[in-house]
Amino acid sequence: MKMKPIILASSSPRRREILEQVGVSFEIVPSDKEEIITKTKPYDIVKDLASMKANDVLLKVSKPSIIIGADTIVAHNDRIMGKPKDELDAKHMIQELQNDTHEVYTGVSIILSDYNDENILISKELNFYEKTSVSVTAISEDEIDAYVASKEPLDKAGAYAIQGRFATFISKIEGDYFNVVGLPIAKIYEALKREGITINYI
Ligand SMILES: Cc1cn([C@H]2C[C@H](O)[C@@H](COP(=O)(O)OP(=O)(O)OP(=O)(O)O)O2)c(=O)[nH]c1=O
Repeated sequence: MKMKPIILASSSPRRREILEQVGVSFEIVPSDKEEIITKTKPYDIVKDLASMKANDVLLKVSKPSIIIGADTIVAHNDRIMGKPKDELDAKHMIQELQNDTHEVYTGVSIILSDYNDENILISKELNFYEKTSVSVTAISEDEIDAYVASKEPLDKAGAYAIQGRFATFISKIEGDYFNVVGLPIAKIYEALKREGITINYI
């Protein structure tokens, strides 16, 4: 049976790199829908936003596909952190996260779409989340200022990149590392395998 194309509904370079790293062949169709948060629990927020992105892209593609949408947020105590608004916001986020442990949640929606004999769209959506605990070392004001000045924090949830310079401040993680970066690829692979889909490699 011809493998349906995998479509990554994301403009995140990190998500693209993770799929490339495991040798998956895929297309990118980003969602440009505004991220409207209607839930309060972090795992509900990321599941909702991932579903919103994947369903937005479902309307953009007209062929049977496997569409993957994702959303990542950082939660510390009861504070939810998305991407920082600006450098000052990034500084405040890192000040809060340093010398403590927080959680990173990534929601994923996988939409398996097809068309029946009357060319009617039929789809099945798998929607789940993954959580990783991340412990951060104590970071001085000067170190925070230098990190923010690197610009790395600005397009990342929680204003940091575990795969980047911020690795110097990560003392421990519990759970999936790739989930922190933005795509829990092992859980995605398992979900597809349960649907009888083995990711076709490049
Ligand atoms: C915590 C963390 C987040 N991130 C990134 C992953 C995501 O790109 C970003 C979370 O923002 P998202 O809003 O989930 O994703 P995005 O806006 O970058 O892309 P799209 O909505 O098109 O899918 O933060 C890292 O790169 N490293 C990290 O350690």
